[in-house]
Amino acid sequence: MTAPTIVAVVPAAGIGSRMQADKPKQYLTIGNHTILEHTLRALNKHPAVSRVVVALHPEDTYFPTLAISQAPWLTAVAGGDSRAESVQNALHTLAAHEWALVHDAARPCISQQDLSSLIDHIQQPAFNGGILATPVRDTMKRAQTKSGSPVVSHTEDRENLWHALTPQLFRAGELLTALNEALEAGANVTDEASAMEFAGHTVRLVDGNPANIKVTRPADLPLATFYLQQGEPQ
Ligand SMILES: Nc1ccn([C@@H]2O[C@H](COP(=O)(O)OP(=O)(O)OP(=O)(O)O)[C@@H](O)[C@H]2O)c(=O)n1
Ligand SMILES: C[C@](O)(CO)[C@H](O)COP(=O)(O)O
Repeated sequence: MTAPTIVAVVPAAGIGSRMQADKPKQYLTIGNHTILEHTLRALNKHPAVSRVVVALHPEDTYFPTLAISQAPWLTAVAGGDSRAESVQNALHTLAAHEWALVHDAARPCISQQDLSSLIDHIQQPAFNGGILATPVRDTMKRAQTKSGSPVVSHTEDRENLWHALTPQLFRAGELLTALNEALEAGANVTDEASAMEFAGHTVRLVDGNPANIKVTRPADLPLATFYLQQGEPQ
């Protein structure tokens, strides 16, 4: 049986507005590399990943200045107006049977261990796709606004409540169809699993390392720096 082809798809066309930085957050540096380079290097390092497709903002002037932009294993495509559209654009460069390993550019702390943990599920006959995720640890409050301030509406049941992380792993053809249909229907698609759920697919949750954070707000940068300094989880 031939080994499955796994293509990493990296949505990197965002502007990082919540980061409040002077450049898109994927181009902020940690150590000697940008966040995007950390992410691309980690994905390419894994032996099961055959190549990487990165979706860039059409007006991105940073990427061509990086040496990694010339990597033979890396293809750049134009991103879209949303994360989902960026992923759609990248998926058009994959064959339908190939597995799409979709991972946020803004998650540079992904470990080889976690990549293997998700990818190894492909060997399971019943596996049709899944995501790295981590169970919530805190009491979860639903908010409402009162007199202009957020107050607690009620406490959510946190039993079986997980944070969805990335990578999210699905067959490229099924994922593209699901994204097309979900977006056409006006569904709220904030991750690939949302579209697959909308299409009725079963999405496996694979327990991932909570250190695989998405750099979103300023406080996340020193935390990601710390996690990257720790290296692979022991
Ligand atoms: N049109 C978009 C929007 C986002 N992304 C990517 O999707 C990932 C997760 O999105 P998010 O963390 O929201 O990044 P931004 O959209 O850049 O952040 P913000 O919402 O704060 O502007 C990021 O790697 C981002 O570059 C993308 O490829 N195309
Ligand atoms: C895909 C994701 O990282 C899973 O948690 C998340 O949905 C991305 O959300 P964002 O608002 O586009 O950062």
